[in-house]
Amino acid sequence: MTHASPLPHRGVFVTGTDTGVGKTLVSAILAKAWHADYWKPLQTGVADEPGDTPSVMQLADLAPSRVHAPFVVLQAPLSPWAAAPLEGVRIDTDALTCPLTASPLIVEGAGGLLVPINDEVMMIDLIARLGLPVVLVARSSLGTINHTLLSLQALKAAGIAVAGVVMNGPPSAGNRLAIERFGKVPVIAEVPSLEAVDPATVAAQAARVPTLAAMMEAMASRR
Ligand SMILES: Nc1ncnc2c1ncn2[C@@H]1O[C@H](COP(=O)(O)OP(=O)(O)OP(=O)(O)O)[C@@H](O)[C@H]1O
Ligand SMILES: C[C@H](N)[C@H](N)CCCCCC(=O)O
Ligand SMILES: [Mg+2]
Repeated sequence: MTHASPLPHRGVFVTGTDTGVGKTLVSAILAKAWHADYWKPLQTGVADEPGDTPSVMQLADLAPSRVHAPFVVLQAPLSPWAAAPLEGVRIDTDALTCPLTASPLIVEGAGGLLVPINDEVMMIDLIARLGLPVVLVARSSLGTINHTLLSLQALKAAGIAVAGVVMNGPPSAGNRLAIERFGKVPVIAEVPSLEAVDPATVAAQAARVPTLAAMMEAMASRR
Protein backbone atom coordinates (compact mmCIF):
# COMPACT_ATOMS: atom_id res chain seq x y z
CA MET A 1 0.00 0.00 0.00
CA THR A 2 1.24 3.55 -0.73
CA HIS A 3 1.55 5.73 2.35
CA ALA A 4 2.07 9.46 2.81
CA SER A 5 1.27 11.99 5.52
CA PRO A 6 -1.96 13.72 4.56
CA LEU A 7 -2.43 17.50 4.79
CA PRO A 8 -3.88 18.73 8.09
CA HIS A 9 -7.36 19.33 6.66
CA ARG A 10 -7.47 15.72 5.56
CA GLY A 11 -8.59 14.33 8.86
CA VAL A 12 -7.97 14.08 12.58
CA PHE A 13 -6.17 11.94 15.13
CA VAL A 14 -8.61 10.78 17.82
CA THR A 15 -6.86 10.42 21.15
CA GLY A 16 -8.21 10.28 24.67
CA THR A 17 -7.53 11.08 28.28
CA ASP A 18 -7.34 7.32 28.98
CA THR A 19 -8.01 3.90 27.54
CA GLY A 20 -11.69 2.93 27.46
CA VAL A 21 -12.77 6.56 27.38
CA GLY A 22 -14.79 6.28 24.17
CA LYS A 23 -12.30 6.87 21.32
CA THR A 24 -13.70 4.07 19.18
CA LEU A 25 -17.31 5.19 19.61
CA VAL A 26 -16.35 8.79 18.82
CA SER A 27 -14.26 7.66 15.83
CA ALA A 28 -17.32 5.84 14.48
CA ILE A 29 -19.49 8.93 15.02
CA LEU A 30 -16.97 11.18 13.24
CA ALA A 31 -16.45 8.69 10.39
CA LYS A 32 -20.21 8.58 9.89
CA ALA A 33 -20.60 12.36 10.12
CA TRP A 34 -17.71 13.20 7.81
CA HIS A 35 -17.93 10.25 5.38
CA ALA A 36 -14.39 9.52 6.46
CA ASP A 37 -12.05 6.54 6.28
CA TYR A 38 -10.79 4.94 9.50
CA TRP A 39 -7.38 3.66 10.58
CA LYS A 40 -6.21 2.22 13.92
CA PRO A 41 -2.46 1.85 13.35
CA LEU A 42 -1.57 0.19 16.67
CA GLN A 43 -4.03 -2.42 17.89
CA THR A 44 -3.30 -4.33 21.09
CA GLY A 45 -5.49 -6.73 23.06
CA VAL A 46 -6.83 -8.92 20.25
CA ALA A 47 -6.45 -11.98 22.47
CA ASP A 48 -9.55 -10.68 24.31
CA GLU A 49 -11.61 -8.90 21.63
CA PRO A 50 -11.68 -8.45 17.86
CA GLY A 51 -10.24 -4.92 18.01
CA ASP A 52 -11.52 -1.48 17.08
CA THR A 53 -11.40 -1.75 13.28
CA PRO A 54 -14.34 -4.17 12.87
CA SER A 55 -16.29 -2.22 15.50
CA VAL A 56 -15.97 1.08 13.63
CA MET A 57 -16.70 -0.60 10.30
CA GLN A 58 -19.95 -1.97 11.71
CA LEU A 59 -20.98 1.06 13.80
CA ALA A 60 -20.34 3.63 11.05
CA ASP A 61 -21.51 1.27 8.31
CA LEU A 62 -18.27 1.76 6.36
CA ALA A 63 -17.46 -0.12 3.18
CA PRO A 64 -14.39 -2.37 3.61
CA SER A 65 -12.39 -0.08 1.31
CA ARG A 66 -12.86 2.79 3.82
CA VAL A 67 -11.25 0.85 6.65
CA HIS A 68 -7.45 0.55 6.61
CA ALA A 69 -5.65 -2.37 8.18
CA PRO A 70 -3.62 -1.71 11.33
CA PHE A 71 0.16 -1.35 11.03
CA VAL A 72 0.63 -3.66 14.01
CA VAL A 73 -1.79 -6.07 15.72
CA LEU A 74 -0.74 -7.47 19.09
CA GLN A 75 -2.37 -10.03 21.36
CA ALA A 76 -1.85 -8.69 24.87
CA PRO A 77 -4.19 -6.02 26.29
CA LEU A 78 -1.26 -3.74 27.10
CA SER A 79 0.55 -0.72 25.68
CA PRO A 80 2.27 -1.42 22.34
CA TRP A 81 5.64 -1.09 24.14
CA ALA A 82 4.67 -3.88 26.56
CA ALA A 83 2.75 -6.09 24.12
CA ALA A 84 5.25 -6.13 21.22
CA PRO A 85 8.20 -7.89 22.89
CA LEU A 86 5.88 -10.67 24.11
CA GLU A 87 5.62 -11.64 20.43
CA GLY A 88 9.19 -10.75 19.44
CA VAL A 89 7.92 -7.72 17.50
CA ARG A 90 9.81 -4.43 17.23
CA ILE A 91 7.58 -1.52 16.19
CA ASP A 92 9.39 0.71 13.69
CA THR A 93 7.48 3.98 13.95
CA ASP A 94 9.50 5.50 11.08
CA ALA A 95 7.67 3.11 8.77
CA LEU A 96 4.31 4.23 10.14
CA THR A 97 2.65 6.74 7.77
CA CYS A 98 -0.99 7.48 7.05
CA PRO A 99 -2.70 5.60 4.22
CA LEU A 100 -3.41 7.79 1.21
CA THR A 101 -7.16 8.25 1.04
CA ALA A 102 -9.60 10.08 -1.19
CA SER A 103 -11.77 10.92 1.83
CA PRO A 104 -10.87 12.45 5.19
CA LEU A 105 -9.12 10.03 7.52
CA ILE A 106 -9.90 9.30 11.18
CA VAL A 107 -6.85 7.85 12.94
CA GLU A 108 -7.48 6.31 16.37
CA GLY A 109 -4.67 6.03 18.91
CA ALA A 110 -4.22 3.39 21.61
CA GLY A 111 -4.90 4.61 25.14
CA GLY A 112 -3.80 8.18 25.88
CA LEU A 113 -0.96 10.51 24.91
CA LEU A 114 1.88 9.13 27.02
CA VAL A 115 1.38 5.50 26.10
CA PRO A 116 4.74 4.12 24.99
CA ILE A 117 4.97 2.55 21.54
CA ASN A 118 8.60 1.47 21.84
CA ASP A 119 11.58 2.52 23.96
CA GLU A 120 11.91 5.82 22.07
CA VAL A 121 8.47 6.88 20.88
CA MET A 122 5.22 7.66 22.68
CA MET A 123 1.75 8.14 21.21
CA ILE A 124 2.14 11.93 21.38
CA ASP A 125 5.35 11.73 19.30
CA LEU A 126 3.54 9.70 16.67
CA ILE A 127 0.70 12.24 16.56
CA ALA A 128 3.19 15.06 16.06
CA ARG A 129 4.88 13.18 13.24
CA LEU A 130 1.65 12.29 11.41
CA GLY A 131 0.71 15.98 11.48
CA LEU A 132 -3.03 15.64 11.96
CA PRO A 133 -4.94 17.87 14.39
CA VAL A 134 -6.30 16.14 17.45
CA VAL A 135 -9.79 15.42 18.69
CA LEU A 136 -9.43 14.63 22.40
CA VAL A 137 -12.05 12.31 23.91
CA ALA A 138 -12.68 12.88 27.60
CA ARG A 139 -15.08 11.45 30.17
CA SER A 140 -17.79 13.89 31.18
CA SER A 141 -17.71 12.88 34.83
CA LEU A 142 -15.91 14.15 37.93
CA GLY A 143 -12.13 14.03 37.52
CA THR A 144 -12.23 14.90 33.85
CA ILE A 145 -11.09 18.50 34.34
CA ASN A 146 -7.69 17.40 35.59
CA HIS A 147 -7.22 14.60 33.03
CA THR A 148 -8.34 16.79 30.13
CA LEU A 149 -6.29 19.84 31.05
CA LEU A 150 -3.17 17.70 31.55
CA SER A 151 -3.67 16.17 28.12
CA LEU A 152 -4.22 19.58 26.53
CA GLN A 153 -1.11 20.91 28.25
CA ALA A 154 0.97 18.06 26.82
CA LEU A 155 -0.45 18.63 23.32
CA LYS A 156 0.29 22.35 23.53
CA ALA A 157 3.86 21.71 24.69
CA ALA A 158 4.34 19.36 21.74
CA GLY A 159 3.00 21.96 19.28
CA ILE A 160 0.08 19.75 18.24
CA ALA A 161 -3.06 21.52 17.01
CA VAL A 162 -6.26 20.62 18.86
CA ALA A 163 -9.47 20.74 16.86
CA GLY A 164 -11.60 20.16 19.94
CA VAL A 165 -12.69 17.97 22.82
CA VAL A 166 -15.53 15.44 22.76
CA MET A 167 -17.06 14.81 26.17
CA ASN A 168 -18.42 11.30 26.54
CA GLY A 169 -21.05 10.40 29.13
CA PRO A 170 -23.84 12.19 31.00
CA PRO A 171 -23.57 15.89 30.03
CA SER A 172 -21.97 18.14 32.64
CA ALA A 173 -22.28 21.86 31.91
CA GLY A 174 -19.83 22.70 34.70
CA ASN A 175 -17.12 20.35 33.45
CA ARG A 176 -17.63 21.60 29.90
CA LEU A 177 -17.25 25.20 31.06
CA ALA A 178 -14.04 24.39 32.95
CA ILE A 179 -12.49 22.55 29.98
CA GLU A 180 -13.34 25.33 27.54
CA ARG A 181 -12.27 28.13 29.89
CA PHE A 182 -9.00 26.71 31.20
CA GLY A 183 -8.12 24.53 28.20
CA LYS A 184 -8.96 27.28 25.68
CA VAL A 185 -10.41 24.75 23.23
CA PRO A 186 -14.02 24.13 22.18
CA VAL A 187 -16.02 21.11 23.19
CA ILE A 188 -17.21 20.11 19.72
CA ALA A 189 -19.65 17.43 20.88
CA GLU A 190 -21.16 15.84 23.95
CA VAL A 191 -22.06 12.16 23.54
CA PRO A 192 -24.54 11.04 26.21
CA SER A 193 -24.61 7.58 27.74
CA LEU A 194 -26.26 5.50 25.04
CA GLU A 195 -28.66 2.69 25.90
CA ALA A 196 -27.32 0.83 22.88
CA VAL A 197 -24.13 1.37 20.91
CA ASP A 198 -25.21 0.44 17.39
CA PRO A 199 -25.35 1.92 13.85
CA ALA A 200 -28.64 3.73 14.57
CA THR A 201 -27.41 5.48 17.74
CA VAL A 202 -24.08 6.30 16.06
CA ALA A 203 -25.94 7.84 13.10
CA ALA A 204 -28.09 9.89 15.50
CA GLN A 205 -24.98 11.25 17.25
CA ALA A 206 -23.26 11.90 13.91
CA ALA A 207 -26.06 14.25 12.96
CA ARG A 208 -25.10 16.44 15.95
CA VAL A 209 -21.40 17.00 15.28
CA PRO A 210 -20.01 19.99 13.35
CA THR A 211 -18.78 19.48 9.82
CA LEU A 212 -15.06 18.81 9.42
CA ALA A 213 -14.70 22.05 7.43
CA ALA A 214 -16.45 24.13 10.11
CA MET A 215 -14.33 22.60 12.84
CA MET A 216 -11.10 23.23 10.91
CA GLU A 217 -12.11 26.82 10.10
CA ALA A 218 -12.83 27.48 13.77
CA MET A 219 -9.46 25.99 14.69
CA ALA A 220 -7.64 28.17 12.16
CA SER A 221 -9.39 31.30 13.46
CA ARG A 222 -8.10 30.61 17.00
CA ARG A 223 -4.45 30.63 15.88
N1 LIG B 1 -21.51 7.14 25.45
C1 LIG B 1 -21.48 5.83 25.62
N2 LIG B 1 -22.62 5.14 25.87
C2 LIG B 1 -22.61 3.80 26.04
N3 LIG B 1 -21.50 3.03 25.98
C3 LIG B 1 -20.33 3.65 25.72
C4 LIG B 1 -20.26 5.06 25.54
N4 LIG B 1 -18.97 5.39 25.29
C5 LIG B 1 -18.27 4.25 25.31
N5 LIG B 1 -19.09 3.19 25.58
C6 LIG B 1 -18.66 1.79 25.68
O1 LIG B 1 -17.53 1.75 26.55
C7 LIG B 1 -16.57 0.85 26.06
C8 LIG B 1 -15.24 1.59 25.85
O2 LIG B 1 -15.39 2.53 24.80
P1 LIG B 1 -14.39 2.58 23.57
O3 LIG B 1 -14.11 1.21 23.07
O4 LIG B 1 -14.94 3.55 22.57
O5 LIG B 1 -13.09 3.16 24.31
P2 LIG B 1 -11.64 3.46 23.68
O6 LIG B 1 -11.20 4.75 24.24
O7 LIG B 1 -11.72 3.35 22.22
O8 LIG B 1 -10.71 2.29 24.27
P3 LIG B 1 -9.28 1.75 23.70
O9 LIG B 1 -8.23 2.54 24.43
O10 LIG B 1 -9.30 0.31 24.09
O11 LIG B 1 -9.23 1.93 22.22
C9 LIG B 1 -17.15 0.22 24.79
O12 LIG B 1 -17.81 -0.99 25.13
C10 LIG B 1 -18.17 1.26 24.34
O13 LIG B 1 -19.21 0.74 23.54
C1 LIG C 1 -5.78 -2.96 25.22
C2 LIG C 1 -6.46 -1.61 25.42
N1 LIG C 1 -7.84 -1.72 24.99
C3 LIG C 1 -5.75 -0.49 24.69
N2 LIG C 1 -5.84 -0.71 23.27
C4 LIG C 1 -4.30 -0.30 25.15
C5 LIG C 1 -4.23 0.71 26.24
C6 LIG C 1 -2.85 0.90 26.80
C7 LIG C 1 -2.86 1.80 28.01
C8 LIG C 1 -1.57 1.85 28.72
C9 LIG C 1 -1.62 2.73 29.95
O1 LIG C 1 -1.91 3.94 29.83
O2 LIG C 1 -1.43 2.24 31.07
MG1 LIG D 1 -10.67 2.12 20.89
